[in-house]
Amino acid sequence: MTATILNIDKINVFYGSSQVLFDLSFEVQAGETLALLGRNGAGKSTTMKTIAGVLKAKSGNITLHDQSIVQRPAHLIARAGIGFVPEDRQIFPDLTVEDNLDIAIKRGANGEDDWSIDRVYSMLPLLEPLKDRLGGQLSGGEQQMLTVGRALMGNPDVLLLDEPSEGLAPIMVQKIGDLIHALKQLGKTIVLAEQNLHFCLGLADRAVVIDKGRDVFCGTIAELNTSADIKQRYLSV
Ligand SMILES: Nc1ncnc2c1ncn2[C@@H]1O[C@H](COP(=O)(O)OP(=O)(O)OP(=O)(O)O)[C@@H](O)[C@H]1O
Repeated sequence: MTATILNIDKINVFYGSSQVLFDLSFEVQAGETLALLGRNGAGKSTTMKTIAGVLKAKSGNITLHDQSIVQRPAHLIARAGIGFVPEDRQIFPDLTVEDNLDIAIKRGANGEDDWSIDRVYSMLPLLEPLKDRLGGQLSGGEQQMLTVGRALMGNPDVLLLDEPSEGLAPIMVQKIGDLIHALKQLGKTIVLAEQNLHFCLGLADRAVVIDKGRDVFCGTIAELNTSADIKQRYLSV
């Protein structure tokens, strides 16, 4: 049986007077990996930022565990259980890897099964030898791993990953894919915004396709794979 953990209900989002999301709606089921797909500029990052509370919807609702979070400030949305890994990573460049992890500690909802720095190192083994290195001295892929580790330290119920594979060397893309796979095995709920459909195959259970700020497809990855029309029209494949 599946249960909806996060519900995005007809959100309308503007930058100034320019509207970029139009009645956008989708649900995320507990334990699933949902891919948010769409071309460059479709509205994926805007959607992620709105869920995380970095941007505010002009109308519509977002619920987490049936509680509306849409009006809350970003730090309270994080406390409610949304872990956001933004596209631009935003690690602290002047803090060490370990300090970047340490300041992100937040207890989980029930305090059980919480993440610790050691547990993050065992999930992300490449970080441990780098623990004394400054965040700003890491490669792009290492920074990406650190931002995911930092989000895990907050014990989120839902992890939002915005284009985690973007700009990374193929070997790091593979490692990020392996990491998402491992988190999925642990039962984590993940929303993965990606331009790269190929990266999502084998990782995501379902996909929502966004085009010009509107949801134009919602279905399983298998259904998307057989929808040549959707792929051609909205995904540049
Ligand atoms: N700060 C901003 N001010 C004004 N318009 C913006 C801003 N950020 C994004 N936009 C516009 O909003 C639309 C959606 O952008 P968004 O970044 O959400 O798309 P995306 O699907 O994540 O694309 P990408 O893969 O390029 O990040 C685009 O038309 C973009 O130009």
